[in-house]
Amino acid sequence: MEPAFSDDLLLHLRRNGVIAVLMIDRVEDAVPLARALLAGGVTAIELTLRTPSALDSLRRIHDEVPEMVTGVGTILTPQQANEALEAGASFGVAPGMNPRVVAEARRIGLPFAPGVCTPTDIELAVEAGCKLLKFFPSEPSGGLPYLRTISAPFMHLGVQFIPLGGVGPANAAQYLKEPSVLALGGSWLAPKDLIAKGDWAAITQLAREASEIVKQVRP
Ligand SMILES: O=C(O)C(=O)C[C@H](O)[C@H](O)COP(=O)(O)O
Repeated sequence: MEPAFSDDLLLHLRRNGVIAVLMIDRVEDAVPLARALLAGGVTAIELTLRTPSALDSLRRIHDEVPEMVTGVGTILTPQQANEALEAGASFGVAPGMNPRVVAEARRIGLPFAPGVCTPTDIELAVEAGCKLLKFFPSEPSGGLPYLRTISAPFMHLGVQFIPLGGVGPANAAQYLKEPSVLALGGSWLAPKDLIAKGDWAAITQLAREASEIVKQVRP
């Protein structure tokens, strides 16, 4: 099976520019949250498996908000790669580079971006056939200057990155201008307190602001 991201999916993620990282506690919040982000122009999300309701949330979004491109994050085991695919995930990501998870994603055909933060991580990911990599944790590791330095020896292989961790409206434009950055991700688009309050209008506004930044950098 083809483990890689299709050209269509890569194009979608590049155009969208930002991936909203979601931690959903109540499954009833999933659909209104996805609709709120979509209304603000954010059409890609990563549902993290940090909460037990993540997969049920994915099923609901898949059924009721099919326009949303939905990935699953925090895939730490081969079993979770299977569960994500069965629940309808379009792609998977992880905080780290686990060769067993990458191999399983490849076996079952789940497009998968492992997390990398050192040249060794990148070597292992490239050897395992991955070309789209999550750079995590981006800002605490040294941000763009660090990413440029560690990615330089691999750029001729066509590697691209999704930086996450400390990325937000203040530095999004710089990240998006970087040729090796396909898209960026972050949890700032769906703060826990706004989800708890059901303040979907505020989330739409955050999404709109992010979409504006993307449009300015990638018209
Ligand atoms: O657990 C995972 O697999 C993750 O995806 C980690 C998240 O990407 C980052 O925690 C997002 O970082 P912030 O935007 O700074 O909150």
